Amino acid sequence: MIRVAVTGACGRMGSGIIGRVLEQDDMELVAAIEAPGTPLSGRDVGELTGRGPVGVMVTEASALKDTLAETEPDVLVDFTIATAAVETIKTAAEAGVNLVVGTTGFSDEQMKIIEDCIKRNRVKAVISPNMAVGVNVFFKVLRDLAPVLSDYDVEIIEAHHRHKKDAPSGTAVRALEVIAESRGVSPEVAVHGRNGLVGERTDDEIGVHAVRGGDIVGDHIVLFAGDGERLEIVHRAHSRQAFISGVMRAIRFIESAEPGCIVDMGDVLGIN
Ligand SMILES: NC(=O)C1=CN([C@@H]2O[C@H](COP(=O)(O)OP(=O)(O)OC[C@H]3O[C@@H](n4cnc5c(N)ncnc54)[C@H](O)[C@@H]3O)[C@@H](O)[C@H]2O)C=CC1
Ligand SMILES: O=C(O)C1=N[C@H](C(=O)O)C[C@H](O)C1
Repeated sequence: MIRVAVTGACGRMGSGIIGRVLEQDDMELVAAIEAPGTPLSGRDVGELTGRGPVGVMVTEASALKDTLAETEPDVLVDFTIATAAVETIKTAAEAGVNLVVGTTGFSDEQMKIIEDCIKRNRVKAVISPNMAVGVNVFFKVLRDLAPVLSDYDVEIIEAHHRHKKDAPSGTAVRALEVIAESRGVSPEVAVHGRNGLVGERTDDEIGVHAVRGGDIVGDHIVLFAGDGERLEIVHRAHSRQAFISGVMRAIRFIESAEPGCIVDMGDVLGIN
C-alpha cells in the first residue's frame, strides 16, 4: 500500500488527486495539507472535496514536519505555488519523503535549491510541468521535429483558465527549452508577446504567448512557420483528469526511481 500525502489539498489539482487516490486499491491517503492559516484546518478533506468523510483532516503547511512524522507517507504530492513548494519540498526531503511535484513557475534559482535538497537528502522525485501522457508525447514530437524544421520560425501559444497565476505555463517553458536546446541556443531567445514598433522578426527568436480566460483547462500550440506553409503541433486538455492520471503513474513509479535524482514524466513513461 502506497501512503500518499497531498499538499494543495483543496485546490483544483489537489482535490482531484485526492479523489483519485481514494479510488486506488494500492494507495492510502494519509495527509491533506493546505496553506498556513487555512480556515479549513481540522476539517475532513473528504467532506471538503465532496466525497463524504474519509477520516483525513486538513492540516496546515506550517505543521508539515510534524504531520510527516505522524503520518509517515511514502510520497508527498505537491500542486501548490512555486514559493510554497520550495519550502514544502525542503521539509519533505529532510524528512526522507519521496516527491511528486507538479507545481510550475519555479525560477532557475528555486530549481537549483530543489535539486540540491533532493540530492543531499537522497530522496526520489518526479517533477514535471505537465503530467498528462499526451503532453509528454507532444514534447517528444517537438524534440524529433525541431531539428528538421530548424529554419522555420517558431511561436508557442498557450491558453489557460482565468485563475492561473503564473505565465507562461510551465508546459510552454518546457516546449521552449526543448526547441532551444535542439537549435543549440539559450531559451533566452524567447520573446514574450509583442507590442509597439518591434521591427521585423529575427531568425533566432521564439515567440511565447499566454492567453488567459474562462475555464480553459490547458491548450498548447507550437507553430513552425516557413515559406509557403506552416506546421502546428497542438495539445488540448479537456479535463484535469488527464494530468491526474499521470500523477497516479508517477506515484507508482517513484519507488523504482533513483535516490537523489529528479526525473520527469518522460522518464516515468519511458519515452525520453
Ligand atoms: N504538472 C501538471 O500536470 C499540472 C500542474 N499544475 C500546476 O499546479 C499548481 C496548482 O494548480 P491549481 O491546483 O490549479 O491551483 P489552485 O490555486 O487551485 O490550488 C493550489 C492550492 O495550494 C494551496 N496552497 C498554497 N500554499 C500552500 C502551502 N504552503 N501548502 C499547502 N497548500 C498550499 C492553495 O490554498 C490552493 O488550495 C500550479 O502551479 C499549476 O501550474 C496544474 C495542473 C497540471
Ligand atoms: O495551471 C494550470 O491549470 C496548468 N498548469 C500547468 C502548466 O503551467 O503548464 C500544466 C497544465 O497546462 C495546467
